[in-house]
Amino acid sequence: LLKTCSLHGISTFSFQTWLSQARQSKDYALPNSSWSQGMMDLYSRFLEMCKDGTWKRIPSYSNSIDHIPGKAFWCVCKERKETRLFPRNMDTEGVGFEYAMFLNPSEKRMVCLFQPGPYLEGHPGFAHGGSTATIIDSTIGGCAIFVAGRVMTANLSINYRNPIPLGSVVLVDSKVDQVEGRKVFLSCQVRSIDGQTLHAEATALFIRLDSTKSLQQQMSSQ
Ligand SMILES: CCCCCCCCCCCC(=O)SCCNC(=O)CCNC(=O)[C@H](O)C(C)(C)COP(=O)(O)OP(=O)(O)OC[C@H]1O[C@@H](n2cnc3c(N)ncnc32)[C@H](O)[C@@H]1OP(=O)(O)O
Repeated sequence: LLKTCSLHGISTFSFQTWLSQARQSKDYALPNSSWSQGMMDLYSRFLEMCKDGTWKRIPSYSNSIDHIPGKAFWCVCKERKETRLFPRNMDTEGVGFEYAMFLNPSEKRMVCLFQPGPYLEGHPGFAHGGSTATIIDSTIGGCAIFVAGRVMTANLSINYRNPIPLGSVVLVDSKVDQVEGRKVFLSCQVRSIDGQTLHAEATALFIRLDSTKSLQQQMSSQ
């Protein structure tokens, strides 16, 4: 991760600061009692693939600022606020978004193991399309951040192919397809663990933020 960040101009100092501050926060991307056997098996499979350094487990915190390498550059406000990263907004384990992400830096790929809980219901028994969009945006967004630095979603296009049963486990698999100047193009598929069912596929455009402006300036100019 250090290498990935320095490649994209995120200073080692900022990254180290981020890491040490983030380490003080609870990591939610660790197994808990709500995780099904399928989720545990998939998690173990990816942990195994982390051993040779090909994949990296990405920790996950309840405050979005803790995720951002070089967060000093992102901070609109100086003081930490009682905000929550949207998919980490429920305190009870298992009712909302249960997920863990793994990054493959050389393939510019981020996967997310996702187990939607009962509070994400849309049609009876199935995950709401908005929750699917959220986990896709977060996975693709995480991928874009690690590959390209400071980015925001400009466009996200999703085709929903098959509903996702609540309590099931799906694999959200995203990758950077192309970088053209400030534009980062990504694609993503959401599949069942056995790969047989395609639940959704998406393409996205992220824009690298203008490095000459702070995030606050960019926000206030709109
Ligand atoms: C780590 C794990 C945990 C995960 C950690 C957490 C991850 C969370 C991820 C969540 C991500 C989000 O939800 S982000 C929230 C949703 N997104 C937003 O609110 C963004 C709102 N939009 C904006 O702020 C702005 O429009 C920007 C920043 C996207 C772009 O503004 P800008 O910087 O002024 O750039 P601008 O000049 O307009 O555009 C630059 C170039 O891109 C093109 N362009 C811009 N927008 C579009 C567009 N929608 N579709 C096509 N093309 C576009 C322009 O034509 C131009 O092309 P050319 O003329 O150069 O050819």
